[in-house]
Amino acid sequence: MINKLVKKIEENKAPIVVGLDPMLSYVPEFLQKKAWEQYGETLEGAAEAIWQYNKGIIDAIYDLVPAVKPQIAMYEQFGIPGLEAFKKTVDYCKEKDLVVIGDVKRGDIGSTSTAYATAHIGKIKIGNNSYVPFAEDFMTVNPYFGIDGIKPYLDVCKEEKRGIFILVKTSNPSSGEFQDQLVDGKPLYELVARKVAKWGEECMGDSYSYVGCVIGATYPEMGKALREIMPKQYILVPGYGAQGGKAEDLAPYFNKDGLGAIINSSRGIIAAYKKPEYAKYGETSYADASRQAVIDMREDINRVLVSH
Ligand SMILES: O=C(O)c1cc(=O)[nH]c(=O)n1[C@@H]1O[C@H](COP(=O)(O)O)[C@@H](O)[C@H]1O
Repeated sequence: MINKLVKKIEENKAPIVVGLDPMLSYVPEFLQKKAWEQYGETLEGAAEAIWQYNKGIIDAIYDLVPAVKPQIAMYEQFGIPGLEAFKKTVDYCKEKDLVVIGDVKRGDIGSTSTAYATAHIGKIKIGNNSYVPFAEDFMTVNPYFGIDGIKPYLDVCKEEKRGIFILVKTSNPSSGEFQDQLVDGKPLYELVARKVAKWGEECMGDSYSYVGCVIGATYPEMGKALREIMPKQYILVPGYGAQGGKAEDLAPYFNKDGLGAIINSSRGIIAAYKKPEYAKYGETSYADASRQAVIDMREDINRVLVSH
């Protein structure tokens, strides 16, 4: 799957992933109204509203970007109907040939991690039948449990030719509280990065490992140092746009081949119609605003890549 991701990034000239993080407050009134008419103001109604909202955005952007990243928490908040909307979103994106990164941030003891890996990137056997439960192409993983918590994901990745992105340095303001602590004189995130590079060695695609990492756009100095420690890792970079990350800071996340990083924007794309610069589209053309926001983001990122 890492080979497909790299190929699609090259074809689209867009190292961009659109984060599908739907909040009810982003869903235009006309879609909410339709959903309430059908299901009432219920969890089912909310799930229908976010699904229809996602569908509009996916239809508008699927030909421009290689990948999407649905964040499962945004769906879970609507209970079982929300999870159904998550699954519908994953399936629809795959129909559109998008690479799907399930942002599920799992991590636990080995046996439990095996179940998480099975759920999101693996298969489950039930009697003589085999099922692919959520069927994402990649999932995000928390490394806090160490290798016995990570190994189940590596095993499933190898078997299914799927991938993971392991948290190394997150984008949030307090990420340093633990991640920057010095261990034998080195920050903890660096220690994790060296492990990720090692774990990734046995999981190589053609040019990149299918064990990637997450480094926030909000810590560019660290991004630069970590790039050198993990040359074969694809870096998933959240924090561009809504969290303040700027294109100018992102060049060091890429390798000299112009590859090796994929920049995420969620609110900046899916709720673009609420921003003054895209207000002319209005609520009913919210998906066109998202399309234009992707085009603008692509230009913004490619501008710094050319000068890299
Ligand atoms: O793993 C992630 O994707 C992630 C890691 C991180 O360090 N920071 C971070 O913001 N994210 C996710 O990236 C998305 C960022 O959303 P926006 O700030 O709206 O672009 C959310 O889905 C977050 O859960």
